[in-house]
Amino acid sequence: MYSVNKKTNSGTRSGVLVLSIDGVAVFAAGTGQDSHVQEKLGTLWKNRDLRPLPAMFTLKGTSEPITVLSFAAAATGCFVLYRHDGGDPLYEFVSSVDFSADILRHFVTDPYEAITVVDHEARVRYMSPVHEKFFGIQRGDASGADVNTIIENSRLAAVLRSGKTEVGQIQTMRGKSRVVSRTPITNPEGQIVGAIGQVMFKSPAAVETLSAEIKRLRQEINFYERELPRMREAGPGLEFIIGQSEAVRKLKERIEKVAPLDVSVLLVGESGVGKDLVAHAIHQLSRRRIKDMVLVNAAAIPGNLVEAELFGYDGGAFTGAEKRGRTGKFEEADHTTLFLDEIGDMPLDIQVKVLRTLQDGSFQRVGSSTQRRSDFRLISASNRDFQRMLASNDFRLDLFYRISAVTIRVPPLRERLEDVPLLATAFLERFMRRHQIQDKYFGPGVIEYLQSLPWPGNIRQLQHTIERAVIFSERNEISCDDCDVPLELGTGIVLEGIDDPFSDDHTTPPSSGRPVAVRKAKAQVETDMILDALRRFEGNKKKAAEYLGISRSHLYKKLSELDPGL
Ligand SMILES: Nc1ncnc2c1ncn2[C@@H]1O[C@H](COP(=O)(O)OP(=O)(O)OP(=O)(O)O)[C@@H](O)[C@H]1O
Repeated sequence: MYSVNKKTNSGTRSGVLVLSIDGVAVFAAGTGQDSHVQEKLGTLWKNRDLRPLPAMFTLKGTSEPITVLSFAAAATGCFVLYRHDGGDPLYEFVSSVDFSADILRHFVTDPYEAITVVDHEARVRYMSPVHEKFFGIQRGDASGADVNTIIENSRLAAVLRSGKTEVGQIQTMRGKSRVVSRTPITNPEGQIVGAIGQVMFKSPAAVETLSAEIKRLRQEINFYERELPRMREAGPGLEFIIGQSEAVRKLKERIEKVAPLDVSVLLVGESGVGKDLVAHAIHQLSRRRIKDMVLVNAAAIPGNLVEAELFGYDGGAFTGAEKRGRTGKFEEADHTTLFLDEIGDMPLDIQVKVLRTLQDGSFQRVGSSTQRRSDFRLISASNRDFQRMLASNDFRLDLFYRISAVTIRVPPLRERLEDVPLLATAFLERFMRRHQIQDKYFGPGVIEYLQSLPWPGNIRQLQHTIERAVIFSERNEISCDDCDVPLELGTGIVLEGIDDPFSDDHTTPPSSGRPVAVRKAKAQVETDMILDALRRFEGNKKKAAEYLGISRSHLYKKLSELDPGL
C-alpha cells in the first residue's frame, strides 16, 4: 500500500524512523535518516508524557513540511514520514482514525445504504445486507455472479465501460422504482477496477417532491431577478398609493408632475394620510432615485441633538460624541433626496441654521469651521397648521418659503371614502399574509360600515383597525363588531349640530351600513368632546358651547341626556 523511501526527481520523499524509549534512533530509512528530522522527532517523543503525540501530524521547521504518522508502542516510537504531497489518503485515514474500521462497516452495512460492488468484469464482489434482502438473496450468495444475473436493469457493466458516473437515475427492480447512482472506481494508476451501485432514494416520489421544490424556488428566483431592477427603480412608487378616488388621482398627477423638477416640496396633511408614502414616490420618480432617500424625523430627535444629527460633528465636539466624528443628514443626502418629516416641530434656533443651508447648500459640522456643501433635494412634511405657526412666529416665514416651492396637500381619508373598499381589502390581504392567518373575509355590511366612519387617524387608523380585526375576529367572517373603532376616534366625528372642524365641504359621510354602531361611536365621541370642553373651561357652559360650536340650550339638552346630575 505504501512504499518506504519512495524517490522522485526531487530526492527522498519518504522514510521511517524508529526511536528507542530514550529517543535514540534504532532504525532509520529515507527521510528518517535526516539528523534534523531525528532531532525534532526525538524531542517530541521524549516529551510525549507532557504532550501526547497525535496519530498524524505535520512536522514543521524542516526544509519542507513533513507528514508524520506515529505508531507508539510502550518502549519504541515508530514514525512513518513523507513529504506533504507524497501521502495516500486511505493510508492516512486508516492510520490516524482508530475507528476507521467502524466507519467502513457503517458504509457497507447501514440499513439505508443499499450498495452493490462489482469488479472490473462486472462480477458482484459485495452486496450490502439491505440490498441482498431486497433481492431475496442469502448472505454472500451473489458473490462472484455476473451482476446482470442478480440485478435487473443494472447498468454497472455499462458504467465500467464508459467510466462515467450516473447520478439520480431511476431504475426499476422487482417491480419497484428506485433512484440510484452508479460510480466507476479507479486505482491510483487510473485504471477502472470496479464500480459501485447505490440506492439514493427509495422512491422517485421523494425526488419529485425535491425537484418540484427546486423548480418552485427557481421560479421564485427568476421572478425576483426579473422584478428586482424594476422594484429598485420604482421603490415604493405610485403603485403603493392605493386609491382610485378623484382626490387620489389628482394627488398622483401632482406627484408625477413635480417629481422630476428638482424643487423643494412641502407635504401637508393630517397625521396618517400617507405623506411619507408620497415623499417616497416623489423620490422614486426623480432622477435622484439612484441613491436612497435620507430620512430625518425632526420630532423624534431630542432638541439638543438636532443640530448634530442634521449637520454632523467633528470628533470630540461634545460629551458623548463619537471619537471620529459623524456625518450629518445633510451631508449624507448629497446627490439624493432629504426627507425632513415633521419639519413643523423643528426648534427655532435650528430653523435659522437649516435656512442657511437651504439657501446655498453649505453647512458646517458641529465643532468645525470648515464649510461643506451638499447637493440635495428637499422634501418636507408636517401635519401642523403652518398658517397658525407663522402667525404665532413659531415657524420662520423665510424658511417656509424656502421649503415650499411646491406644496402638496395629501387629502384626509374622509375626503376619499370611496377608496375605503380598496384600502380595506389590500390591508386585509397584507395582514393575513403577515400574520399567516388564512381565509378571513369581510362579512356583509362591513365595508359600508367602514365607509361610514370619518377616520380622524386616517389610513393609519384604518390599517390598525383591519389588523386588529384580522387578529382578533373569532370567525373567518369579519363582522362590524370586529372592526369597532376605539374611543380615541375622537375629534373627527361629525356631531349633530357641530361642524366637522376638518371638513372643507361639510358633506356628511355616506349613510351607514350599521347605524347602531355608528350612533354608539358618535355618542361616545360626543360625550368625550363635551366633557373635554367643560374641563377646558372649568365648567363654564357658555364658553364650552361656544367652543363646541353649538347653542347653549343644545349643550344643556346633551348634558341632560348624558347624565342628569351634570
Ligand atoms: N394611499 C395609501 N395606500 C396604502 N397605504 C397607505 C396609503 N396612505 C397611507 N398608507 C399607509 O398608512 C400608514 C400611514 O401613512 P404615512 O406614515 O405615510 O402617513 P403620514 O401622513 O406620513 O403620517 P404622520 O404625519 O403621522 O407621519 C403607512 O403605513 C402607509 O403605508
